[in-house]
Amino acid sequence: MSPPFEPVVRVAGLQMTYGSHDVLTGVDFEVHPGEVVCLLGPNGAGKTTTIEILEGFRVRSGGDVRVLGEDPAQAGDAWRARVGVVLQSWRDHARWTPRRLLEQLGGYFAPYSTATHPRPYELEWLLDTVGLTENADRKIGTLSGGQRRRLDVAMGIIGRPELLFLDEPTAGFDPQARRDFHDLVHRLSDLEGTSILLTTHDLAEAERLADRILILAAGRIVADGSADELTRQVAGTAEVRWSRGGERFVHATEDATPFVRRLFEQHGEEITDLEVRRASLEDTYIAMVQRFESGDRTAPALAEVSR
Ligand SMILES: Nc1ncnc2c1ncn2[C@@H]1O[C@H](COP(=O)(O)OP(=O)(O)OP(=O)(O)O)[C@@H](O)[C@H]1O
Repeated sequence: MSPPFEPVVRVAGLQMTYGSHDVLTGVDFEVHPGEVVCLLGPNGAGKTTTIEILEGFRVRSGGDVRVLGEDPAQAGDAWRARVGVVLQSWRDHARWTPRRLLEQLGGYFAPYSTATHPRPYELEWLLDTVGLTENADRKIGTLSGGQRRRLDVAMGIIGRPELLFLDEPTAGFDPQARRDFHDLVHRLSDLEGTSILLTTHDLAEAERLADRILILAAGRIVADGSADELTRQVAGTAEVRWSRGGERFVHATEDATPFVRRLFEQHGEEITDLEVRRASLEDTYIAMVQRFESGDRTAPALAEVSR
């Protein structure tokens, strides 16, 4: 295990160019032990590219990357055994059953088992944890998309990783499967101390899961903080709406409570239809991405968020 004060992921000045296309132009961030970090960004921003570089599947064009203390481009099998990966695209083992495939994969991790960190996870526990027990002996080719995705997750965590990369893990999940998956992420991070870096386009999911959110846009990280911290970066964080004498009013304010108190002091029972709306993570995300993609580097304002 890395010492507790060492980040499990440290990325500095990461660059990636495909041909003449500069996708990552200087990405900087860290993931700390036990953290759940969500990487957000528009289609084509470079999230999968970033994750694949950290997984050691893609060679970067420049910058420094350390994952569990090593450079993924150089790291060997002992390092790989400590890292779990759930890719975006699913690999084909149509004639196998989940049980057989997971048994086989688990065997690769056994040599890296230690007294304090036994590997792999116990198979029945794992099948139950990802909700695959009932389908464990069916041919993989006959599983539904959501069931296959559960198998992907099981394949990613079977080696009891210290660090887990999840690329759009809940794509294709129904609401129950999504909720089960969120419980699993909490269990892995809270009980097992697993550090998790995941990409998603589901902002509610990011808000629910992430200790910290990173927004990747225009080739670099443009925001880094908790969901709450990010929404507070948007100027005028709340909108107060009310009606009085048949007229509708709107006021943007940093702090809605004293404003509403004054409103009632002045107009009392004349006030009807009061609403207070905070900037959501979605408002913040869209405002930040629009600003940075248009080349403007200043903090966005709520008033400019279009809905
Ligand atoms: N092997 C490759 N060769 C050339 N260009 C590539 C390659 N892989 C990705 N790209 C390009 O790099 C950019 C970033 O792609 P990437 O898949 O990392 O984005 P993403 O943020 O994960 O997108 P999405 O949200 O759509 O999954 C895109 O413009 C993509 O077309």
